[in-house]
Amino acid sequence: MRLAKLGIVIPAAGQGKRMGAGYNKQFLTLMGEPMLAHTVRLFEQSSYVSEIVVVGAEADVPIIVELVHHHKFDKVKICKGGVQRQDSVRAGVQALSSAIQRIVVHDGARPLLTLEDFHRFLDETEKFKAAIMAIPVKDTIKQVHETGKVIATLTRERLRAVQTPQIFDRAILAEAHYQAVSAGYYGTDDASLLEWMGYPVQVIEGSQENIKVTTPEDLWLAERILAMREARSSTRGVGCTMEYETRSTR
Ligand SMILES: Nc1ccn([C@@H]2O[C@H](COP(=O)(O)OP(=O)(O)OP(=O)(O)O)[C@@H](O)[C@H]2O)c(=O)n1
Ligand SMILES: C[C@](O)(CO)[C@H](O)COP(=O)(O)O
Repeated sequence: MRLAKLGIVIPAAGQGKRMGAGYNKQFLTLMGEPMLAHTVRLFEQSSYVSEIVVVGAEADVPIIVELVHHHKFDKVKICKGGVQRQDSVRAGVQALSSAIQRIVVHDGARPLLTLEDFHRFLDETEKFKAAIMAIPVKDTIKQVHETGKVIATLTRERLRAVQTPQIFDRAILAEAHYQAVSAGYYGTDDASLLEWMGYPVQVIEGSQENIKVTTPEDLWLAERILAMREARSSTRGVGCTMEYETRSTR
């Protein structure tokens, strides 16, 4: 039973430099719709979500207003982002109404999270003040010196590739952001700010399909995953087993 009002912060104020589209990758289309629309829709559909803040770059705000209007997303507020992802999330947290005491941060650039995985994440994180989705790494990971020489091979069993969603009690997340900005500390995700303050962060198993769309190959892969899901749902109940389903690992 989930009683806390849940607010979602979607940082979408990046520039998408590694995508090389020449504009914010959030507006690139997947199955005919902007990536950001896929991301927002998931949270609009969840009955556990009361409020969604989409954080956009100042120049993109009118496009986001139009997108929200077009899709009739009625839980969404829009706010202006900052230079780094962390600045954008901080602004998003401040924009949530004071009734929101539990916050999920999810990248606009992770449009493939499913409602099933999101709700499983909520179930599994209920008792934690801070928790993140992550997946085991599949490659051997080496730490490398700037000269290119290997320093060490890390113990793979203990390594995780971190995703969003990340969920926090509001007071802790707000405090971590406040302390970090005061100290000039920057991390690439929100959990790292809590780690920096010494708070425990719980890891919950994520999904291999919950990719972050960062470079052009990711866009191609995201499109394939969505097409496969569509095919899967249209053949459900017809007795058709897709090859991928039998090989899929979470
Ligand atoms: N100042 C920033 C930078 C990033 N983000 C958001 O944080 C998420 C993860 O960032 P990333 O994938 O790195 O996106 P970009 O910063 O847009 O990409 P790049 O680093 O290639 O420019 C994205 O949804 C992005 O829009 C943000 O809200 N504000
Ligand atoms: C938060 C994040 O999605 C975890 O993987 C990621 O760190 C943000 O992406 P960035 O490319 O480091 O900004």
